[in-house]
Amino acid sequence: MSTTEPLPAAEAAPPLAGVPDVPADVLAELRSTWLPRPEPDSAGRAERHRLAEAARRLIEAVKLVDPEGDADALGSVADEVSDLAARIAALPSVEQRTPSFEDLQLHERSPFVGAANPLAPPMELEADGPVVRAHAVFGAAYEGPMGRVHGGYVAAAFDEVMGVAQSGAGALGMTAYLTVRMKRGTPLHQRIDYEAEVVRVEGRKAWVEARSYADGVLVADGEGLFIRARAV
Ligand SMILES: CCCCC/C=C\C/C=C\C/C=C\C/C=C\CCCC(=O)SCCNC(=O)CCNC(=O)[C@H](O)C(C)(C)COP(=O)(O)OP(=O)(O)OC[C@H]1O[C@@H](n2cnc3c(N)ncnc32)[C@H](O)[C@@H]1OP(=O)(O)O
Repeated sequence: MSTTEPLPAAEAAPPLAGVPDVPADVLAELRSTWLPRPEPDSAGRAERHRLAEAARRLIEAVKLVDPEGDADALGSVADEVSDLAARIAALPSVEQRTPSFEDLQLHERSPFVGAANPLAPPMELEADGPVVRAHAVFGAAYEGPMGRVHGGYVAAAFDEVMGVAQSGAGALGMTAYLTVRMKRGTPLHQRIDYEAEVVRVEGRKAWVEARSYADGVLVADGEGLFIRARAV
């Protein structure tokens, strides 16, 4: 399998005992903060996404630049980037106005899926009935062990995918705990595929299981508990 191919579609599984049958429109509403990723609603937002993408390339380039190269050239770009950061900071900020619905969506702002967030790889999400699938390519900035994703980011990516998949319980809650078994290193620079789904629901608690794959090979799996807020 090539490194860019998605996982083969899973065979239709029977509904899991202890998991409610949530209507498709309710699932879609609960997941709408993450997916589907809409087209930008304005020219400004499209340019902000382009800026975030450029900033991702900047982060990658800074992580990889050789300190044994030309120190003057490094100093010069450090000055330029510093000036650019000041120019961007001088533009109007979203924090100076009331955020719009679109500003608040996770597919806009999240550190994993957010199109406007340069820290986001960005991860792409897809709904497949009760299952949520995702994929991401992690660049050099995410490196922990040589050539592999830092374990904290491995776990955080699971939190994001499971956070969306908890919608299969018919509600959204906070992560109470998350256990991730890292079976192999998660490689940088290649597509990592994720799948997650709710396996059990009891009252306000929903348990979610997830797996990640590189080139079709399982690299990590885990489970998490999500607890929704008490009704007020
Ligand atoms: C924006 C759209 C999404 C909106 C979803 C709504 C909320 C999500 C919030 C933000 C989402 C933002 C971004 C989403 C991005 C990614 C998704 C991932 C989600 C997250 O990344 S989110 C951030 C990290 N997450 C936290 O920041 C949690 C901090 N924490 C708390 O906010 C509370 O701690 C809470 C709510 C967990 C529980 O509080 P609580 O007051 O409801 O709990 P309470 O005492 O009533 O216990 C009731 C029963 O749960 C058992 N129980 C309680 N805690 C447990 C634990 N930790 N482990 C095992 N069992 C536990 C008790 O033992 C009892 O069990 P029993 O009933 O059987 O006796």
